[in-house]
Amino acid sequence: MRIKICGITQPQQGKAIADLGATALGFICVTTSPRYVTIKQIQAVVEKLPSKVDSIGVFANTRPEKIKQAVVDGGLTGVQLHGDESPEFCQQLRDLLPGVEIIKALRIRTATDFDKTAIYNLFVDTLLLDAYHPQQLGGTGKTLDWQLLQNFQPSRPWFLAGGLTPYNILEALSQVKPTGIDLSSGVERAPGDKDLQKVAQLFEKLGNR
Ligand SMILES: O=C(O)c1ccccc1NCC(=O)[C@H](O)[C@H](O)COP(=O)(O)O
Repeated sequence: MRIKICGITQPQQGKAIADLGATALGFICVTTSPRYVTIKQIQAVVEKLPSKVDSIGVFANTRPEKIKQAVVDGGLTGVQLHGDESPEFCQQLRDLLPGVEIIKALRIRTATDFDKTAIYNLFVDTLLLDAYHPQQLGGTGKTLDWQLLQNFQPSRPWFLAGGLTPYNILEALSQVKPTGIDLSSGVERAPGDKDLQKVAQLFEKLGNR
């Protein structure tokens, strides 16, 4: 299973989290977020990582040229689109960034929001399902209704996100069968400051998954 820890800001924390077993790290490129990092900060983390660890830039309603610049200069392997990006925008980005993983995040409020996942299937590599919050785009600590996801089997690989912690992860995975999981505030001391003890606890709980 892929395990993505999002909202990394510090090189030592990024390296330690990769050493603990994360398969992907996420970098928030949304300026309004308390976890926002510059390209220079991303570079400083990425250069310490083993090449098998994916580096994902998280964007919201950002121009394609700006995303491309961050991918090239920051050494990113993937892009997570967390705003209102259309399927056509995802395709445009795919054409602009061949070989770069395109992840579309969908914030789920009601059962009908699942229909959107089918619309994006053809245009992205991976989906990410996150909780809806009226004021914040992500990193909210809010959980999804996992019961609604029990039979969710899209044709694309997908991450479960939203309010996951070392304490609820096994309960979530007993109900939902995602390809990967994504955690941020559930393994933090403060926004952007990861709690390595909580990250270690998460990997203990996950065992050999
Ligand atoms: O984390 C942020 O601050 C953020 C801001 C703007 C857009 C996206 C953001 N995070 C995206 C993520 O992938 C988070 O990991 C995801 O929302 C889960 O967060 P949490 O509920 O805190 O585990």
